[in-house]
Amino acid sequence: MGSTEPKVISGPAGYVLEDVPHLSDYIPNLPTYPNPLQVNPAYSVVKQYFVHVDDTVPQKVVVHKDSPRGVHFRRAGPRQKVYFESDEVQAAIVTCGGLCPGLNTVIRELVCGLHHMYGVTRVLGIEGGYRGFYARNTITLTPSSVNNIHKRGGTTLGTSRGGHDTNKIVDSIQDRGINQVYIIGGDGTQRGASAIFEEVRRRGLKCSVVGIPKTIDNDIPIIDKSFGFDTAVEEAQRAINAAHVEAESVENGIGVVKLMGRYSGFIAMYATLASRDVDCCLIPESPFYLEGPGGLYEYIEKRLKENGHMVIVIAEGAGQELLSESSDKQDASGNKLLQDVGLWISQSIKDHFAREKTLAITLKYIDPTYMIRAVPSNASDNVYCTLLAQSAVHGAMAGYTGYTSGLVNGRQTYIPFYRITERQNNVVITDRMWARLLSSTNQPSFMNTKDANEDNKEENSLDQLADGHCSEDTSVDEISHIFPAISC
Ligand SMILES: Nc1ncnc2c1ncn2[C@@H]1O[C@H](COP(=O)(O)OP(=O)(O)O)[C@@H](O)[C@H]1O
Ligand SMILES: O=P(O)(O)OC[C@H]1O[C@](O)(COP(=O)(O)O)[C@@H](O)[C@@H]1O
Ligand SMILES: [Mg+2]
Repeated sequence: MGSTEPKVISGPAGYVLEDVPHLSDYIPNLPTYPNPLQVNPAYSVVKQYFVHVDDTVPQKVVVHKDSPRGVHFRRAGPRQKVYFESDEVQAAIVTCGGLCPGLNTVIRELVCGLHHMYGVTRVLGIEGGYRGFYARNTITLTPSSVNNIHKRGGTTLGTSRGGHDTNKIVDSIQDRGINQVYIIGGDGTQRGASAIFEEVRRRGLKCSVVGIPKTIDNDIPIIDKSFGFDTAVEEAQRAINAAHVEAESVENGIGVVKLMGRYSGFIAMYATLASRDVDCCLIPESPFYLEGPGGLYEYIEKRLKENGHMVIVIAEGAGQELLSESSDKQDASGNKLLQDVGLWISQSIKDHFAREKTLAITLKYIDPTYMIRAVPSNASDNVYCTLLAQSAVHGAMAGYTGYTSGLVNGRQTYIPFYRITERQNNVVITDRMWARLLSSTNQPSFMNTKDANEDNKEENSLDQLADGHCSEDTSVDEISHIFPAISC
């Protein structure tokens, strides 16, 4: 049996549903049961609590008069029928990859959602990421054991990179009788979840495999934003404020702040837009250069002469091609290990002004990268984590599998794994949001018009292939949901 064929259903006027797999696709004659929420006092008073079986959510909400209806995803939420009896469920939860604010909230809400909504009492925690399935004992998770964990950063289950051995993991799932697996993690983790789903299906196991997208870098496509992102942007403000205070307190002061963002500069971009104290934001998607007209040094000199101080925010993946020592080293998951671009740029700026003797500068470098991801999630991320976790549980109970639970245009949906893992979410520098940033900082674009047109062509053709729409629509739409206050 090869990998699962995408379930794509077409309808009138260009309607397309990119559906998710269901246990009944490969296990015939599965019994169904009435959803216990029908008699749950908290939900039974709510009209239309159950999601209609045909409810779907459009990927794009900005359309033209003659646009096809386009791609849709299955709407998340409770169904009238479920495919598991409460006492039959043996759920397991695992967290993988780097930390992100909100991991503990998601764990808590999965445990409490299973327990309070569906009467599921058997929930196991897998410790230390994927390898915990086969290298560690499990721990029992109950509503009381997870009651306060959302107040702490990190993950109470522990996490790791590497160690994904599909067969050993599925052996462990099978041996322990696990029939719902909730896998919280980023792009690498979702690829791993997809491999687990394929193997579970190949073995014909009645086991729902569910991904919950975690990425502080906001680099997962399709979804409006990842949980913890707002918290990270908020926490980054503290570092930027410190850099600003240091810079404005001395003559020709420069504050440099390095933020996370391996390939996607979203945290740096939104932290810059939120702060208003940043004079230059450098991200991996926008190549820059140091010397000569239009370069960074020229801009720094101009800004210091105008204003006496400046703040530079740099994402960790920016400008890697400029660093002389490029390395092929990888972490245990196969992610490229990056050079410290913050240290490099700070030293380069100091060396430049010492050499040129045009200005006597004072530069302070602040590296808060791990601080912004180790904090507990803020109030809005906590609510988001709750909705994500509950949606994940409803889907598994309804027999869906092989999906990531995610927010699309403000609605909870189930997205097939292949759409989550096929590409990365990046800042599109030819879109309006990057233009807003450039006009807010007044920094050079480091780009000539020819480059911009070339990039625009590439992005548009990429997006048209993937989504049937142009990139402008994508960004406007996504952005208004990420930060509703910043509208077009
Ligand atoms: N292509 C892949 N197939 C299977 N497992 C993968 C794949 N890529 C990464 N993983 C596993 O997913 C886990 C997390 O991946 P990593 O890239 O470190 O973090 P993230 O999920 O946050 O991107 C690791 O245990 C890694 O082994
Ligand atoms: O030091 P670690 O744990 O490898 O983490 C560093 C990386 O983690 C990240 O926060 C993102 O990690 P994930 O892919 O796990 O979400 C990057 O921004 C950063 O490069
Ligand atoms: Mg990743």
